[in-house]
Amino acid sequence: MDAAIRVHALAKTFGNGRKALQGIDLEVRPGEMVALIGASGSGKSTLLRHLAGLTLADAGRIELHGRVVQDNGKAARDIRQVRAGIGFVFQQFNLVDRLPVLVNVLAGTLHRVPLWRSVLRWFSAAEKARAYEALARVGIAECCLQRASTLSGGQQQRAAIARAMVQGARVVLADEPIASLDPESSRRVMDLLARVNREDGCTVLVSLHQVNVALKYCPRTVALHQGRIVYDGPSAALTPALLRDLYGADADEILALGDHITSLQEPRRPAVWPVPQAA
Ligand SMILES: Nc1ncnc2c1ncn2[C@@H]1O[C@H](COP(=O)(O)OP(=O)(O)OP(=O)(O)O)[C@@H](O)[C@H]1O
Repeated sequence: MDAAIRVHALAKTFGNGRKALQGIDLEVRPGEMVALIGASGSGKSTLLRHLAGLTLADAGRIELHGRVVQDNGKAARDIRQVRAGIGFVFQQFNLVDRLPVLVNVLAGTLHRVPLWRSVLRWFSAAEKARAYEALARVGIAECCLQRASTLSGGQQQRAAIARAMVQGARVVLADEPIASLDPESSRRVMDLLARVNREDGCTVLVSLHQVNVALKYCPRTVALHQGRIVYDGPSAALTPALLRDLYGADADEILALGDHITSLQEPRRPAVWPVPQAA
């Protein structure tokens, strides 16, 4: 079976000389829910942007479900189609502010409808019903006709998850989806990511500042430090002592947010890591 995400020898140095990613090798199997943790500046967002094909690497290769996203600094020709299979929960470009929430969610189907329909923003009754159902699943159906700009931060993240559902995304990439949310909103967003993982079979890769949230929701954690993977294994094994070994003084930043997490309720756990593979 193809890996859902396969990264080989990925490297990126920005123009300012900053080595943001160094020799990243990563394989995520279909149906896994994986946390990406690390102190500020460790490369989490940069890695996710590379996976989405939004930033090109200096070297290395990325494939999603066997389809090349980028290879040796070149984006795949069919990058738009590859992206159509990815659900993005990225704060900076989650939604189009001036459009109603329902239209934003319907935008998840745009890769499937002819251009003239997307230009006219015309959707079939079935498509609208599907988008409405997805908004109901994430608990914000009552907001469907509001402009996206009027949603709270947590509601915007939930709308982005609804869009991934409508889009039929096989991989969901979430970049610090709970970074600026209160504990209750954080719990809802993480519960929803766990649901799309469990119920829709989406592979989820989510960057988090808080290791306790990783522990609660993600059987597997990949930890970055200064652009390198320093740990890839069961979240449960990430004890404060190991984090201090891996991160030194930076461990305090990762452990400092503990209170934020202890106030979250226990969700239903997804499958334990590693997910057994069919022969
Ligand atoms: N466009 C850019 N130009 C120059 N340097 C960049 C750029 N984007 C990221 N960097 C640098 O690359 C490194 C990794 O940044 P990145 O945003 O991926 O870290 P992060 O782990 O997501 O941090 P945070 O948790 O604070 O969001 C940082 O040193 C950052 O300053």
